[in-house]
Amino acid sequence: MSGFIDAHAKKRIHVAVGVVERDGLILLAKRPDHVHQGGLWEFPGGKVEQGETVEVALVRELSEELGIQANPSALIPLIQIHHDYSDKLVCLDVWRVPEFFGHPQGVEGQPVEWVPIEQLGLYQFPQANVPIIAALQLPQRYLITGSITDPEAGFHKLKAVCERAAIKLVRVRRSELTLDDYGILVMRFGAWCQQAGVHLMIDFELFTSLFKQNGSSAIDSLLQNGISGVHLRSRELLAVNSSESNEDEDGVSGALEAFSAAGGRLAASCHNKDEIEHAESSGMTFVVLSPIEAARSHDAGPELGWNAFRGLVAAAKLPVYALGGMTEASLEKVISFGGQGISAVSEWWHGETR
Ligand SMILES: Nc1nc2c([nH]c(=O)n2[C@H]2C[C@H](O)[C@@H](COP(=O)(O)OP(=O)(O)OP(=O)(O)O)O2)c(=O)[nH]1
Ligand SMILES: [Mg+2]
Repeated sequence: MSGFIDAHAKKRIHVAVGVVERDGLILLAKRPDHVHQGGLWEFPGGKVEQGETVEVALVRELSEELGIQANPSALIPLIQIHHDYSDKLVCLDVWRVPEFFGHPQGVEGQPVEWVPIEQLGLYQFPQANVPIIAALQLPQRYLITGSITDPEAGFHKLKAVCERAAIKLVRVRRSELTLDDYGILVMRFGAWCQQAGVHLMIDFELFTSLFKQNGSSAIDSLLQNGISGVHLRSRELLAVNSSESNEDEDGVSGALEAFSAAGGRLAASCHNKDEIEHAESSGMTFVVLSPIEAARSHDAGPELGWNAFRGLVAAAKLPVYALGGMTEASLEKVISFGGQGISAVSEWWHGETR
């Protein structure tokens, strides 16, 4: 009974959070030791007061805490995270702040630091910030490859498409290749990705096979060879961490966890709320939600539509890419709806033939 009362007595707070950016650096502030989540680093911001919009609250908080004047019309929504701390429910409403006047200082005596995006992982943040860091480090475009019939041709096409469309995150699918040829292709392409600063996601099938052959040494070997992530189809996602699956007995779920702990990214294809929730509880870094519109490349069933996309993204506790009919022209809408960005096959892979 007391648990019931406690759950309802928990305070809910809406927090306006700002990612203040300048020249690829991000401003962090340290929370005082005595406050909630004290001693940890945070993105500056604070509670939205009654009658305020979140944008107004953010501009006010940045002025109070850092002494800067943010340009409200330049604010860009990044992500919204609902998080249940044992003593408090918070909704972090996170915005990029690319334009401001003044020199940020810790007005309340709090230490502040400018940090490169790729080094954010070195700082200790509150638990709710994990997906915020992921959202900042992930790009706005996630390429999914179409047909690849030969590893040599596939390698050259991948390089050309990534360069032409400025792709920094790519899911290379096995497609028509044998698993061996697919392994050869991703190892070769991984070496190129390391040089080019591209993040390569491979099929779960190859991850599983390498783990079964080589045990946990497969994890370091993938990361050292420029393979920075694993992408799970929805049915693969639902099978990991499930007591009914064989995967668990083979330790593959644990291997995914170890891969993630070593800095690897985990992604999953989702089509509804249940799958997104499963992705959250299985430690995925981000998800791809589809089909938002009718896909050009194949028939993926009835589309979810934009209202459903917006609702699912608002409830999600991780970055969400939109997939299905996405083009460069869809990006702005996806971002304004709180999504991470667009994922597509046709828009980039078939670009030169359209
Ligand atoms: N500003 C900020 N708050 C965060 C982050 N991550 C995170 O979990 N929080 C939580 C901690 C707090 O429970 C809540 C922010 O509330 P706060 O107490 O700092 O709010 P405030 O600045 O209005 O403070 P105050 O006027 O009440 O002193 O959100 C973050 O990155 N930035
Ligand atoms: Mg604050």
